[in-house]
Amino acid sequence: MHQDQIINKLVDKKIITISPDKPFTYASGMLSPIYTDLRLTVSYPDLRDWIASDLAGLIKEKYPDVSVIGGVATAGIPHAAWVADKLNLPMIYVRPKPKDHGKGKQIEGLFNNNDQIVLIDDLITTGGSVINAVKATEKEGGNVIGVSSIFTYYLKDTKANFAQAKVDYSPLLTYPELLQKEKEMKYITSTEYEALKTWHEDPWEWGKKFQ
Ligand SMILES: O=P(O)(O)OC[C@H]1O[C@H](OP(=O)(O)OP(=O)(O)O)[C@H](O)[C@@H]1O
Ligand SMILES: O=C(O)c1cc(=O)[nH]c(=O)[nH]1
Repeated sequence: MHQDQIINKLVDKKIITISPDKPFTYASGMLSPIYTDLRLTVSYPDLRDWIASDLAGLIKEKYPDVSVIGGVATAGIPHAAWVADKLNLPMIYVRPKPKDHGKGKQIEGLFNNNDQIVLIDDLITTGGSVINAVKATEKEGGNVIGVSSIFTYYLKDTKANFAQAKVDYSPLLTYPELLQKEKEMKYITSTEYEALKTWHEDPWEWGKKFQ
């Protein structure tokens, strides 16, 4: 496992940025003092290889019968490709909605009803994007046995959303682990640590002060 190396590089290359006074807006509409731009990981061969190795190991351990790896568009796709390569498995990817031209497909690549599919997104906040991808895959007859991601904020909402959707979820790195490591490594001050913890306890409430 390369957890420390991954966290060091995410911080060092400013893939994780903190801005408590000018918050970021997430895909769900949530406001946040922290943004993790995992799209940048594709530019660092060492980092993307640590991620692919650790994700491949985690997926094989949690889902030993996996037979197809799926990427959630767009940021999940390259990581799914590298993991599928490491595990020597077929790959698919899932768009947010069907194409409005060409073959009109939402899922690209092949699977059958006997396949055990694991979907990968780069990052999970509410889980809305990946759960949408699970539902789209199941609508096409696919059997999704679990989902994984490089990172998750692990909000209370996230856990509830996965439980409600009955989707099994195994992330590589969680926000509480990241915060703890950042504090230990002195990447953030105690004040920043407390502020980031407060956001995590109730992010929707935290965002109200900017409305
Ligand atoms: O768990 P959620 O609340 O759905 O948020 C996480 C999603 O948001 C981001 O994607 P974005 O919508 O920015 O699109 P992209 O992957 O095309 O960059 C990220 O890559 C996840 O897919
Ligand atoms: O929830 C999101 O949209 C989101 C959060 C984040 O930190 N990074 C990102 O790319 N998306």
